[in-house]
Amino acid sequence: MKLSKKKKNKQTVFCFNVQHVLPKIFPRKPRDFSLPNSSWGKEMMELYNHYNRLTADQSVYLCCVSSGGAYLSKIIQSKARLFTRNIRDPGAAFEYVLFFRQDKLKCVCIFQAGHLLEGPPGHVHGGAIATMIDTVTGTHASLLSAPVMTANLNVNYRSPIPLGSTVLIESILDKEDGRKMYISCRVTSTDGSKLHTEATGNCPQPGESSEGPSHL
Ligand SMILES: CCCCCCCC(=O)SCCNC(=O)CCNC(=O)[C@H](O)C(C)(C)COP(=O)(O)OP(=O)(O)OC[C@H]1O[C@@H](n2cnc3c(N)ncnc32)[C@H](O)[C@@H]1OP(=O)(O)O
Repeated sequence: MKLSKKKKNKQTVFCFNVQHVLPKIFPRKPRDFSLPNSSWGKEMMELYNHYNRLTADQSVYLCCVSSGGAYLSKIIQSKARLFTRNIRDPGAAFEYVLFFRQDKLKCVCIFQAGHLLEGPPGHVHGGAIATMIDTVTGTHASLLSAPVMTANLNVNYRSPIPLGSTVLIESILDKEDGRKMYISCRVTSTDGSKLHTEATGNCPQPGESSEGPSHL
């Protein structure tokens, strides 16, 4: 998805992807893993269309996509791939798309959990849930400031997530303290009635002497 900026009713709409806040060493046209594919269920598609419409018609949502990790290969000259995008079989693992709401410093992720993410029988592995939370909070904090590393993540699992289901992951900036961004996150059913997981995280921009992304 290309960077676009247009004026509408005196409001400005931005649409950009994660690669614009990371070094400009990406391939020009990385695969956009956030676009709908044949594995997306009805719920995933309806939510995607809902938030996408907000992006197009309102000034509140910024749509964010991940570039799929091709840039990592460029950086370290290996076959490294972004963890959440490293299985090419559509629907098998992490299907997700992120929308960033600038005015309320909120991020919404629609996540459909594929069959390779099983933990307890018929349900999503806790590590896979934490991975998605880390991805959402890390991306959110990076978009608000500069590339960050997760220093601390506290996860409370409240109710299991059925494999194959679609959930909402919403993150909010709680506090900004210098280089540190404190983000809280909730994973719920798509109608918000069932709480699956709660988390809080601290994502600082790496200091000069650390080995964070700014040093890659
Ligand atoms: C596009 C997809 C996006 C995906 C995003 C995914 C995000 C990730 O998963 S990142 C990978 C997992 N995280 C890591 O590997 C990080 C490993 N740790 C590190 O590299 C470093 O410890 C790092 C960068 C977090 C902090 O390094 P550095 O900046 O040198 O540390 P330091 O100056 O001591 O700490 C900065 C501040 O954070 C605080 N802090 C550091 N670690 C922690 C911690 N574990 N818990 C709470 N606070 C902490 C410090 O107290 C300090 O606060 P203050 O400024 O008030 O004194």
